[in-house]
Amino acid sequence: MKFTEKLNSAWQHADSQLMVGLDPDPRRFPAELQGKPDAIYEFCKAIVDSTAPHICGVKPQIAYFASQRAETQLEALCQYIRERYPQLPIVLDAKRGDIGSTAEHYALEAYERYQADAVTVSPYMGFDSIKPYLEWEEKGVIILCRTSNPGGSDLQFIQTEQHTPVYMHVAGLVADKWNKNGQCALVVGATFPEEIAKVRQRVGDMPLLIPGIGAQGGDIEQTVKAGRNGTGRGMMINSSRAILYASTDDNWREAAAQAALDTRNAINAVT
Ligand SMILES: O=C(O)c1cc(=O)[nH]c(=O)n1[C@@H]1O[C@H](COP(=O)(O)O)[C@@H](O)[C@H]1O
Repeated sequence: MKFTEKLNSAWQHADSQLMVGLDPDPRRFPAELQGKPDAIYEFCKAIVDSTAPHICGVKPQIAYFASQRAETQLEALCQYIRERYPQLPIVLDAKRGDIGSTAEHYALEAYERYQADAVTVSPYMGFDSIKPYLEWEEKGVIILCRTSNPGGSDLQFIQTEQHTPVYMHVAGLVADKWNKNGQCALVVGATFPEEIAKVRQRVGDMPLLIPGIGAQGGDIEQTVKAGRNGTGRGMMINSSRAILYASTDDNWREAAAQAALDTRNAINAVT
């Protein structure tokens, strides 16, 4: 199934636009997992099991696995999610960007090794660096546009010759040229709702990945008002730390489930 179809069906199935980010930091794991060889896999699996009814997808961040030499745990996790929750899209957050011949291998890594439904990429190196991902027509390509971090403004706010900021130029390029197959989405940070609204206006109903609520302090109401599309949906609103580490006591699974449910309800409550 195509990424966008899977996402549409997940939005409806769970009545949720919340995506859980899997950013496993062993230093923050509950006591029962400390020192276990497969702790990263076990932690993420438990988070997915606890939150699955309340979410529209999962976004593993590859650096958290690679830094711990835990890529095989990420492979096993993706396989588990595909088998146990086939309705949940997996977005591999890797923020790749390189020349075409190398990008081919990043695409293989994301779509074949990890069997992800979509991958995050940087537009900085231009179309030929994105094309190898677009050739996987069933898969999603999620392009950084207006990122949630303060330093994002250093480059993304530079005015182009057309008197638009770089992030709006990226939104236009993707909407008008790169998204021929309807497989693209854009990353816009919840910390910048005004810019979310401008991007939404520019790109029509294209899906937006919106990190920055929870630990980074983005406002849910402003985010939803700015980011929803003509169907009232259109967003993968990501939260990682606020859900993963809702509690480190024995009740950590239930606390993560409750945090996901509360966040989904807060998103759905926006009128
Ligand atoms: O592409 C991303 O997912 C991303 C883009 C962005 O602009 N800002 C951003 O925070 N992210 C990712 O989203 C997650 C946010 O985590 P929390 O702040 O803990 O919810 C991290 O995995 C970041 O790498």
